[in-house]
Amino acid sequence: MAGLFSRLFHKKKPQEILCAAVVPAAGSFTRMAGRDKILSPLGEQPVLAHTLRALELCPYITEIVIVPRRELIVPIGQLCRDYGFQKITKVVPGGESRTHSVLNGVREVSGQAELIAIHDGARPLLSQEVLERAIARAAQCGAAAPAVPVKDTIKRARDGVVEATLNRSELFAIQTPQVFQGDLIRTALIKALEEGAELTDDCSAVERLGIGVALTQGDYRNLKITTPEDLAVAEALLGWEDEA
Ligand SMILES: Nc1ccn([C@@H]2O[C@H](COP(=O)(O)OP(=O)(O)OP(=O)(O)O)[C@@H](O)[C@H]2O)c(=O)n1
Ligand SMILES: C[C@](O)(CO)[C@H](O)COP(=O)(O)O
Repeated sequence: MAGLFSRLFHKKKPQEILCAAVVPAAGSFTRMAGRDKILSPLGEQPVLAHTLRALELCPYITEIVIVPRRELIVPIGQLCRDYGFQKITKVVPGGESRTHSVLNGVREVSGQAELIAIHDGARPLLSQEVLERAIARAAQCGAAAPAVPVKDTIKRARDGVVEATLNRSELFAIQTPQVFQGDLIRTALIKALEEGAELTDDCSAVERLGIGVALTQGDYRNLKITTPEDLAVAEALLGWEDEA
């Protein structure tokens, strides 16, 4: 399987890249105490508007497919018009799991895009540097994602008792955008779903094929809004960026 995708991406220059973005935004925000994190205000704009702007500003991204819950398709279409986003090509409904939602989006990407960058709607503080590094690396090797070294000591435990202390030097927190050669991620997601795999990210689908995913330098500020305090942290980071 690995040979199938060993195309000559290393010959590509970043300016020759056509990259689509798929934005899964159809989660159920169960860890947000009932708040819809995608449309929650962050600074003066909804979380999703920050996320989309980062993607829109990237010169390598030529099209953006958004994947919200079905009932939010119309309001999100309106949000895109209100904020003047030009690269949104489709807004399609999500599915029962993140992987289903991502595949729904990936299926709507045009044939022109060689690369697909999958970025959580709930990660609004994406910088151009993190985005471009992941795209450039994926253009060379077919699959890349930003990561940051974990800061805490991580234990594996069972029934509330520690079983092991993991070697922190080998542990990374993976972020998005996760960027892949288009045929590779389509194949990987379809196979993972056919096999009933439950995945929390898209790299895992590619890893299951035995294909290596390159890590690029992420950013601790590229946080995912997961629990209510993440919104407060994101607000503080936005203010901090404005002061800098
Ligand atoms: N069926 C799903 C589940 C998740 N997501 C998206 O995947 C990203 C990461 O998921 P997560 O933060 O776990 O979102 P939620 O599912 O909303 O959160 P929770 O697990 O707390 O319910 C989010 O942008 C979320 O909207 C999606 O598009 N479709
Ligand atoms: C894709 C992801 O954001 C990478 O960090 C993360 O795995 C999503 O996981 P969650 O379980 O949906 O929070």
